[in-house]
Amino acid sequence: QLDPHVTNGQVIVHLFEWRWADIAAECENFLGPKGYGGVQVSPPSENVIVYQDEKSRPWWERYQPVSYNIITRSGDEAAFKDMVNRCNNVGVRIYVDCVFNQMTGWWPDGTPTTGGSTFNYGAQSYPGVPYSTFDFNDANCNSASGGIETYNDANQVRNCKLEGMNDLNQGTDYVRGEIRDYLNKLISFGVGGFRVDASKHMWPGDLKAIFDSLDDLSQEHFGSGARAFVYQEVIDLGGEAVSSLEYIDNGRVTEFKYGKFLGEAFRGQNQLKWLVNFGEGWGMIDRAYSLIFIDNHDNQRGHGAGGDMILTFRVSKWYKMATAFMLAHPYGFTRVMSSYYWDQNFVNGQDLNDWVGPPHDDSYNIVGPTFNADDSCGNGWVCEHRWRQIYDMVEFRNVAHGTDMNDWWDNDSNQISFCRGNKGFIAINNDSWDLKETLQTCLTAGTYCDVISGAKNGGSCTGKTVTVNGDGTAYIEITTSEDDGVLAIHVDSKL
Ligand SMILES: O=C(NCCCOc1c(-c2ccc(O)c(O)c2)oc2cc(O)cc(O)c2c1=O)[C@@H]1CCCN1C(=O)/C=C/c1ccc(O)c(O)c1
Ligand SMILES: [Ca+2]
Repeated sequence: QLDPHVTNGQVIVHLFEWRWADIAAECENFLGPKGYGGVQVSPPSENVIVYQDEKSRPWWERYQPVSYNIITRSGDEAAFKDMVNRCNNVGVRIYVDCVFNQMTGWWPDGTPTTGGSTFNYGAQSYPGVPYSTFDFNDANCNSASGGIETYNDANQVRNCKLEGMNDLNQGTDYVRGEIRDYLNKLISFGVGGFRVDASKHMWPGDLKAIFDSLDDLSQEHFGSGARAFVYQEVIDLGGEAVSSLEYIDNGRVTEFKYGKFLGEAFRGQNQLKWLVNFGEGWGMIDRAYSLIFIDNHDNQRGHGAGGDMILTFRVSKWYKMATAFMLAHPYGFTRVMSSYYWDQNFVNGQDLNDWVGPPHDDSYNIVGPTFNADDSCGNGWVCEHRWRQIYDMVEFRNVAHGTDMNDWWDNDSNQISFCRGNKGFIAINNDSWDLKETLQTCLTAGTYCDVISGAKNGGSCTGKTVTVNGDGTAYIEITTSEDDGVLAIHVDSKL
């Protein structure tokens, strides 16, 4: 269902490939104090260990399960339970990336797995669950190859193999039962809900049957009768047989158009003035059902949905501006990406290193982030969620929660501003000339600290100071020479 059950804040962060012990500490040290509402964690279910040609331990090996045992490079079941408890104890929810559209692709007999379970691709045998050939969709797939050959046939998209991976049949009571048992185990640990991987490749009715059969969330952390928060990954940019609207009865749905359109706009393909009706006005799903983000683990590698227009940490000024817009704007339930660094190697427009997995030691154990004095991360972790311009906008979103957007202004080009009720005000300058305007901030008269160039520090501002007049207007300046093309103030940044 649609409610994320957040208590600490309105924004979740995808700590992609983080270890459970590191997430537990991050909840206590940073996410709780900074007002993040929850964490999306990488798939905790046992997966195949991939060494394929020059690709060692690609990030996508975790999307090829061999069982639902909680044992991966992020840690074991004990570590997972400890993480959920410690995060819940500081009000930060855990949402689990769960993979049950498929099991593995073809790998030779004896291929190792993260928990030691055996499997046989050809025999469709996964004794770690157990699954056997009766549990897969081959008989329901109408394509010649048995794989998905076109996205214009909704049956193929659901019943045929995605990238050659054995495709589970979620239509049988047995498979539904195994998935239910897995999700109920996670619920018993105290998780708040699920990111359902590759939902486009499963029938909405099967998903609904599974979600409706789940236990209520842990009473200790969520009260009685709380239902799991569900957001389904459906990559729908239009033009395919399957539409994200087919899934909104089950819960929220990822809206990939959001990051694509914002990436195009900030890169200059559309003037920002057109963002005045961003959201449903641009053909995106109703805000009650949408899960939105600037980039995700797949499309930040350039080949996923939205292609090469997606903004990432690599284009940091645009990334911070687009993230500020997303977190200030009332549309959708927002997720911030937190990445690790990898060296790109573009050949013919494709990054040959788009498979590279998380920072690791010589034995390919994940090496977690270190933390610098300025709150940034080391050891190859980008930690976008720890960038001041991003976590300060998380606070802005929390302060503005429950208000709508009003008092839109633009300069008929790429300078825009708007209010959130009488709680917050943001201005953005993506033109190649300075923004110097007296604008309506909707705030009460007083002195406010800009939370992008700095923050409120006791009785003064470490960054820009904004003086709001009795009529709510203020002189706003954003020059092109500044690090960030954004200025944001709100009722909690008032001196
Ligand atoms: O080139 C690749 N894949 C083909 C292009 C991407 O197709 C995939 C899509 C996909 C792409 C576009 C669509 O419109 C769509 O409906 C599905 O979803 C997946 C979901 C999975 O759980 C596991 C996968 O291997 C895939 C996948 O390969 C490389 C090599 C294998 C994994 N992989 C990848 O690139 C892995 C991608 C991947 C993995 C996990 C995800 O959650 C995801 O969204 C993408
Ligand atoms: Ca399927």
